[in-house]
Amino acid sequence: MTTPRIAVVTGASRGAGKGIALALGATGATVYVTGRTTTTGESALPGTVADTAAEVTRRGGTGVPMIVDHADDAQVAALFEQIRSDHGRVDILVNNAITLPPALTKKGPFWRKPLDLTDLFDVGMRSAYVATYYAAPLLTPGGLVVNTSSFGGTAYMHGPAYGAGKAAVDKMAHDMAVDFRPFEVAVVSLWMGLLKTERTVAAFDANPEMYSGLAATAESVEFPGRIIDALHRDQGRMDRSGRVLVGAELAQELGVVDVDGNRPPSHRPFLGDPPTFSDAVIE
Ligand SMILES: NC(=O)c1ccc[n+]([C@@H]2O[C@H](COP(=O)([O-])OP(=O)(O)OC[C@H]3O[C@@H](n4cnc5c(N)ncnc54)[C@H](O)[C@@H]3O)[C@@H](O)[C@H]2O)c1
Repeated sequence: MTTPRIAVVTGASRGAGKGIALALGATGATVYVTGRTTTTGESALPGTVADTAAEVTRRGGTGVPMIVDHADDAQVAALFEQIRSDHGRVDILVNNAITLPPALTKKGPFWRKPLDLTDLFDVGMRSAYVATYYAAPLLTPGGLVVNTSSFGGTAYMHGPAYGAGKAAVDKMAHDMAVDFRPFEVAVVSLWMGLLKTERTVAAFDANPEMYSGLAATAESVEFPGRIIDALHRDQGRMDRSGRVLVGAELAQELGVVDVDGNRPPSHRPFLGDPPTFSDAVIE
């Protein structure tokens, strides 16, 4: 019997993080699922870390719910201390937690939107640095760190706060990869396509005609988790370390398909190469 992999997925009560946790759980991994509380406290958005962890376990892994506010460094330190005590190592860290205020996806110039859009610099940018900082002593050779990111790192997508946050985690992966290379730990930034998160699906459902084109190319929230699983197992993992990887393109290279058996297209052709502009905004 092989030892289960130890994974940490931050911000996994819903959205991309939840899907990634479930996909890793389905491979038998032990997945530490982090989020703030048992309720989001933000709106009617669903999901708790307990729900996600229970579903990870139902799928064949071991889900461990951890209440962690990624704005609080002491709570992040305590998370990794707990994992050190439980297992002594981390195999996969997915930096995904992000604060996305409701005004993020409204159209208009940044100065007409609330300043709280910059909250994602704390949870969404700095939080990736902090989690990796505390995970570093536990990451063993063969380990993998993934920052969840998007074409917003280069293209105009939701404006300069989102763009700067994504560009930052992309560069962070590049520079952390340099420091981790002697330790055979890979670090990448994963550009996911439009995902069928709870938030996105609600927008699709509210306006099916407007979003039918986008909906047809959207990825399930589990697709990035399947890609991360395959990347972690791939012998060429270190060759990709430090890079920004387009999920759909990496899936093609690694033979990964989405939950429906299809492979969503790369969004690169929609945005140009290099991507320069996107107006693919969910309002
Ligand atoms: N949704 C998409 O279509 C899409 C596409 C490409 C990339 N992404 C990226 O995926 C990541 C996740 O986006 P999402 O759409 O799933 O967002 P989301 O808002 O649905 O989920 C964010 C998660 O982070 C958690 N979180 C927020 N603040 C936290 C805090 N202080 N401490 C702990 N957890 C906290 C939330 O509870 C939630 O679980 C982001 O980096 C986003 O840029 C999303």
